[in-house]
Amino acid sequence: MAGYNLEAAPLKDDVDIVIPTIRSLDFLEQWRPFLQHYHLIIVQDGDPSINIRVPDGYDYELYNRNDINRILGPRASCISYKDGGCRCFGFMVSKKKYIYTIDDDCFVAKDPSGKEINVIAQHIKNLETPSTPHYFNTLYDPFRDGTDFVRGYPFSLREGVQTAISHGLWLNIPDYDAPTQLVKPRERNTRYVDAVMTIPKGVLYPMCGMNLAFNRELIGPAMYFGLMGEGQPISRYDDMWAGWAAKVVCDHLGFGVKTGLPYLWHSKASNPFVNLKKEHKGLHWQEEMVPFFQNLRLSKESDTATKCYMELSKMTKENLTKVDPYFENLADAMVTWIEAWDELNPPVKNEACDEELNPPVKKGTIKDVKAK
Ligand SMILES: O=c1ccn([C@@H]2O[C@H](COP(=O)(O)OP(=O)(O)O[C@H]3OC[C@H](O)[C@H](O)[C@H]3O)[C@@H](O)[C@H]2O)c(=O)[nH]1
Ligand SMILES: [Mn+2]
Repeated sequence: MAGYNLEAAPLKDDVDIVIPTIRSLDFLEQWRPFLQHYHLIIVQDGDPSINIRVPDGYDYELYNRNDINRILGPRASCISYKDGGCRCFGFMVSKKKYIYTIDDDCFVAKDPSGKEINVIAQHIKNLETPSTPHYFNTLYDPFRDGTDFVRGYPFSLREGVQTAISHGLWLNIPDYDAPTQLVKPRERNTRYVDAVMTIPKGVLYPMCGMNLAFNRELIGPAMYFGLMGEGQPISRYDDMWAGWAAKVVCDHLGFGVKTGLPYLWHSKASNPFVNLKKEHKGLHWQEEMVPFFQNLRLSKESDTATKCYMELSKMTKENLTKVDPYFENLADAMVTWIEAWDELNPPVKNEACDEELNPPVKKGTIKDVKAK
């Protein structure tokens, strides 16, 4: 984009950085050049009596389990405990347009030239440029400098659609599931692919929460990281559930999802044997969950992320409870999530004309493309 400054702290007043942590925030020392200008929302999981130290110089708000219970009351039941999915509480309390969420075992990566990667700048660029979900551009992101739409790309589709989600990747430890990690303990991702691409409409993807940015105004209510962790039969499928749900909502509302750059350096701190125990039901249930999301069709009355998510909750209860009674609880928790979201994010009224200043973004695109 002309004049786009990748170096500075772009849109620093429009972005909150959400970090779930059950460990330590020392990793933030290395991120100072890129994250210190932004406001942090730290969601402390586990024992709330433990004091987490935030490195000096960062502007932050920190919420532990006592805070979540105090703020949400009974609705706190929808926020996972002892699972990284607790991060979605940070999405709910934020008031900013954009969220960037990162795990506490992620560090600054370097591109092939040896330059440190400014993840925020790249995510903001991804979110501020259109997506092309309706027709694949074989030179990848046509809105990057030095590339464009290729021959045969219809001009009627070149305006693209608003981008709701930007999914970044990871060098070193890739986001493998426990069985894959166990059979390939020494595998490291050394391949830097210099590409950003739109995930086509109608195609799901395994959204990883460790290097992820999104537009809260477009898709926030659909970014619920599910009910996982202690007291639940499943864990570590928080981001997967959110990714599948948010993608079908984006497809329905005409928003885009991109994956690729930026990379960060993941130095995994979790144990694959522990992970296997936590995620083993997910390994089975994903064979049911994915077809459920692939086959569902949201109604045209669902013209905002909130309405889509309420309809999705109903569909979850109707179609997945036969897989396991857990999904009935999850469906109820999805409704509780929306109720809590609406309570913390009431429409802002314009006193003068009693109109909503921040009405939910309705279905539509930069250019209304005929949905299939
Ligand atoms: O009970 C917990 C466990 C973890 N966290 C925080 O969540 C972040 C992710 O934890 P971790 O780095 O241990 O997960 P990974 O094994 O690397 O796998 C992740 O990959 C992507 C997603 O982030 C997903 O959550 C994981 O599958 C980290 O910040 C922990 O401190 C927690 O809050 N509570
Ligand atoms: Mn990790």
